[in-house]
Amino acid sequence: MNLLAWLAPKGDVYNLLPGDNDGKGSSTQTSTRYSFRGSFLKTALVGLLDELRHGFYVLHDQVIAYSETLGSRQTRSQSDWAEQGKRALQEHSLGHIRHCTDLLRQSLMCNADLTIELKNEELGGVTGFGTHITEYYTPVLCKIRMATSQVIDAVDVSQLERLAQDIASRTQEFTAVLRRNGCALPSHDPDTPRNDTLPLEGTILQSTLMELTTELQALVQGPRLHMHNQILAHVNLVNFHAIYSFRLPGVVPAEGSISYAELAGKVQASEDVVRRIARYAITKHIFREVDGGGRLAHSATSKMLAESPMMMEWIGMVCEEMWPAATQVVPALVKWPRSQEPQHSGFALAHGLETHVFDMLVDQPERAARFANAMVYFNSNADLAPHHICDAFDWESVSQVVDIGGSAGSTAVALATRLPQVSIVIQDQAVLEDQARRSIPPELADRVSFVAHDFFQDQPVRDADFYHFRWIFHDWPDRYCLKLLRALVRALKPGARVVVSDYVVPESGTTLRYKEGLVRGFDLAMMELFNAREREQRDWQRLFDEADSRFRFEGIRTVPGADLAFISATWQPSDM
Ligand SMILES: C[S@@+](CC[C@H](N)C(=O)[O-])C[C@H]1O[C@@H](n2cnc3c(N)ncnc32)[C@H](O)[C@@H]1O
Repeated sequence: MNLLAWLAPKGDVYNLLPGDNDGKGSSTQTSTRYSFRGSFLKTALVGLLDELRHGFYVLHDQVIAYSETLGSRQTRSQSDWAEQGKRALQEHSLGHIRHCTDLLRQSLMCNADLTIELKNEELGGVTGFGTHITEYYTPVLCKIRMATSQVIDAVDVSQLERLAQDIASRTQEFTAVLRRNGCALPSHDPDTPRNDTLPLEGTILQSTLMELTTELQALVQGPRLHMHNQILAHVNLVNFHAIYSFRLPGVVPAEGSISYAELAGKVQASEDVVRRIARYAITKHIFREVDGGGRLAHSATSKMLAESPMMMEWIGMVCEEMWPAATQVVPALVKWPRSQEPQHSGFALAHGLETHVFDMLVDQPERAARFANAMVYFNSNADLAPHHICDAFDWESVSQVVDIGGSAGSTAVALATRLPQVSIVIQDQAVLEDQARRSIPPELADRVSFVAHDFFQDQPVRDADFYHFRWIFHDWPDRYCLKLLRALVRALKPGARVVVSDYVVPESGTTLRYKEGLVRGFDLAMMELFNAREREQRDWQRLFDEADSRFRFEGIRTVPGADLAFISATWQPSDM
């Protein structure tokens, strides 16, 4: 297969050069639109060569014609020559020819700039230079990865070396980005400042490096070791659970160290157990030993745990709520095949529930608070931060937003902070009311309010401009998602927008393997907790269409640096 064909994202269209091939073996002289896949880069490079060729011919013809004029002593005024030269340069300027030469040169270099600039109408094209990151970057990287791994499938050692070289050059780029942005270089030293948020170019390189290094590890290990190590990883949960239950990160002093005997006394466990737990953790860069191995101190990771109570809450939730549920997923699937009921889940079997998890939490405020804190932790990550929604829509005409299932108010606070004209009602279960009220800063209290509401009942806030569900639909099987949408219908005014912020599962193999793995991991976690799922683009459209034909599906928006997508529809009754 043509390598260039792999490098271009699937499904998009791009202008076709006359005479290019339609990919099915026939020549399509007349078509003006063409499959992006397999044609974009070829078209771009052929276009550059074409421009050089034409520029060269025009200049060449002019020189010949000029010398013939001189030879035959024909007379022609200087202004005629100047006029002709100007016309030729307008069509094929030297600047353009230089641009083509440089792009071709770049494309031939081993570290070619493969990022794609989108056409900019104002510029009348593209600049063609500089670091330009587009929304197509990830799919392009993915194609590179697929191209690389497909060739590696042929067990060619030199390809493995090329992967290592790629890692080396991306590492250099990554460290250059960190330096340029004043970020610390990565280290396990607890005193090194953390780079919890990176600039976008750093995040992209980080993803690329994770992809490439994971690929290298898998290949170097070979199938047997690769599998062996993956299944062994389940003991990580034993370790994390002990770290969480004994609250080890908080007990180890922020500065200095503690002896195992002292630590054991503080957490009321045997010294032997504490040492074994800590020493396993150390193999994962959590804690470190000092003074010849007799004392425990912080590493960068354990220090981060000590300083991140919300992350500890998430670890607790995983170890105490989700881990038992994980063991019961397959029994639940066997017991209730094809069920559309949320209580037919591994979680329900493991915890002896007959209701949905959220109904159980109503009577258990401590567990409810831990669930809500886990959400706060998730929302504190740059790629999951709730403020991304502000960049996904034009808010000028929006004054009233309802955040349905808005938990303790992370999204509402982010919206109200960025959009001074917007008022937001948070709706969630009454059990979250106190927590939500505490999280609303006093300066926003006149525009952000909390109302207890069951989102399966008719929506009480009528005629709002924007109804938002963030991380709600993935908690529910389709049957219930339809109910969520239909509960809105009576409140909607024409043109009202309904937005779901959730993952969109990529088509298999169309994005970085590790990124796809994250989303598919969430999909299995939703199966485990709620007999629910993450959804693909076509599933989203189908849900809106099936809920009510008056929803006009607008499509899916993404924001660079945001993991969740914004799936939107507007309410369009026929009498509008
Ligand atoms: C996964 S959390 C998402 C929270 C929030 N939207 C966010 O992005 O952080 C799901 C939320 O749905 C709420 N919820 C569950 N069942 C509900 C119901 N019947 N009515 C209203 N809220 C509900 C839960 O309390 C929880 O806050």
